[in-house]
Amino acid sequence: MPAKEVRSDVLPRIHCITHFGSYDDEAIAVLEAVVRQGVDAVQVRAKSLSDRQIVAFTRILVDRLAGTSVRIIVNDRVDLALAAGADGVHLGRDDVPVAAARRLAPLGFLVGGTCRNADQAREAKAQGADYVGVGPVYPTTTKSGLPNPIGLETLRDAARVLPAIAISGINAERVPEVMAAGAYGVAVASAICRSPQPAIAARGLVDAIALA
Ligand SMILES: Cc1ncc(COP(=O)(O)OP(=O)(O)O)c(N)n1
Ligand SMILES: Cc1nc(C(=O)O)sc1CCOP(=O)(O)O
Ligand SMILES: [Mg+2]
Repeated sequence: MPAKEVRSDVLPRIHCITHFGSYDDEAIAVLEAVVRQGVDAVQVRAKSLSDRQIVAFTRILVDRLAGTSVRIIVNDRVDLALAAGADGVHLGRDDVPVAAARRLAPLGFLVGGTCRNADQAREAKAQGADYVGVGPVYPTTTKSGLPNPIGLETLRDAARVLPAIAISGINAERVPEVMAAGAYGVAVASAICRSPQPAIAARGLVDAIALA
């Protein structure tokens, strides 16, 4: 696996969360296409894959996107992220704590944490998180078992603590209001990965963020 040639110091604003039926060449091609449109982070979230398959898929992505400034982030598991040569990890409330991941992480490695309110954002900040994923902002069918949408005021409160990536039900039309509520960026699964035209959907999000 070649070393990444371009490592951005800028925190990514548009996180494409993988949401595919299968994690194959076609999925890689979709992710390459959306990154070409300006998506600056890909989060590998693949609950149906084994640890070994997550590492293999992520390594292919790291390899194929070398030379771009995109950051590859692995959901849930800092060990798999490090094994795959990824650029960061996104940790949920039941995963290894942010502070523990931070101790393992090399310089520049991104550590994000899920938050549902400002108190959780303060806890993530105290533990050394770079950003918080804040949601669910709107209803979604991508993930079950979520609490009710938190609303824009809770997003605003959390966004005062750390750079906040708004998640759940985000599409280009909703970008202006989440950015007006103080979000630093957005995380998007179905609006890109389940779009019939993922590159066009990605471009719409990139343009909406640029205008916000
Ligand atoms: C940017 C971002 N924010 C929140 C989440 C949710 O993560 P988590 O709580 O770990 O839940 P799962 O994604 O594992 O179902 C996220 N993935 N990304
Ligand atoms: C993986 C995930 N986590 C969420 C949370 O609020 O914790 S919402 C979500 C799914 C986001 O998918 P979509 O962009 O298709 O709504
Ligand atoms: Mg997770």
